[in-house]
Amino acid sequence: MAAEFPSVAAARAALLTGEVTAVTGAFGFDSTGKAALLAPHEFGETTPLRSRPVDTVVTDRDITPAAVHADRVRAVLDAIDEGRVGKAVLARTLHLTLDAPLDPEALAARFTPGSDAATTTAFAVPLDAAGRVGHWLIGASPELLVRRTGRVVTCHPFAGTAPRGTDAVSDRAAVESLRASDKDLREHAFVVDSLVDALRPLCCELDVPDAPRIESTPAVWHLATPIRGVLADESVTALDLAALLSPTPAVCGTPTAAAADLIAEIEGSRDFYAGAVGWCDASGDGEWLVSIRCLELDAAHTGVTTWAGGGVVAGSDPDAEVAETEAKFRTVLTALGL
Ligand SMILES: C=C(O[C@H]1C=CC=C(C(=O)O)[C@@H]1O)C(=O)O
Repeated sequence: MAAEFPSVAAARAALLTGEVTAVTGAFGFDSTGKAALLAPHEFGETTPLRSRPVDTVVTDRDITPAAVHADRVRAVLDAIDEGRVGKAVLARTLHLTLDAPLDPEALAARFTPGSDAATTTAFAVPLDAAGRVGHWLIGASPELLVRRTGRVVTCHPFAGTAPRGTDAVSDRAAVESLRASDKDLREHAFVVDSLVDALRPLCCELDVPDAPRIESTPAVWHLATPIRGVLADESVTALDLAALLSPTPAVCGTPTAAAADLIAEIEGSRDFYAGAVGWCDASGDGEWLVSIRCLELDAAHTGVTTWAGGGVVAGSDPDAEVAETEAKFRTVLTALGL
């Protein structure tokens, strides 16, 4: 049985004392809360995931209604007007009940649909260590929170989205309007600014492109900015960096504490959605993804909870925010064969 750590602090201590040579798993939207981290016996050895078809039959479905989400977006716009936040990321929740249990690792393999680089990092994390016995966090996030390789730190934030078009012409038009969208560029800048503010004191070099680039998943286009830094102090580990940076304004908002409070008031607890999934070894190297485009499978393996969120800034349109969540839900629904 591998050692289990129910908090980032416990995993960090075990790495520091040499009790374990690596940790892997997930922590939640509140990085100081419950985590599901463990030390695999033979770190680095993974079973290749093979994609198998699933025949999913939904017997019950419950989603945050579109009208409720639009009203929540209006509430965030009011909070922005009042100066409480500059940006907050609101998510809808979808619960599905299936007629037959799913195999967690087979499901994870279905999140790697071929050649699209942005969606090839699938994960299946058991949540037992966090007290959610039998539950799994499964998905494939396109968003790199942070990677540390020696002294080099890499972040690849995503924020600003356009649903993919239905043909080549509308798909191209979606890219062009995203590239020119002042609202999306501002939404993106909140994330880059926050990462730069957090990394600057830790890095002796920091390269940040002047403008975001466009990247895709099969469901959406995103604005993305590759950030590269060189750590001044090599004792800062990938786990330290992940806990420091998460949640970024790609999933929370600005200022972080005010946005997190607003999200908690509006949505309630997020648990493992919008936290981080990854690993860190005893040398401090590691890689953490932002846990979006993922689902939690319950202990019976028939209950699925998934989330889709979007950043709200001054000028956001409630109906467009609803449409954006519909596009983002596609990643999980497609993996489920729905
Ligand atoms: C919060 C989510 O996406 C984030 C990542 C990329 C683009 C986003 C956006 O445009 O709002 C979000 O910041 C999600 O997929 O649930």
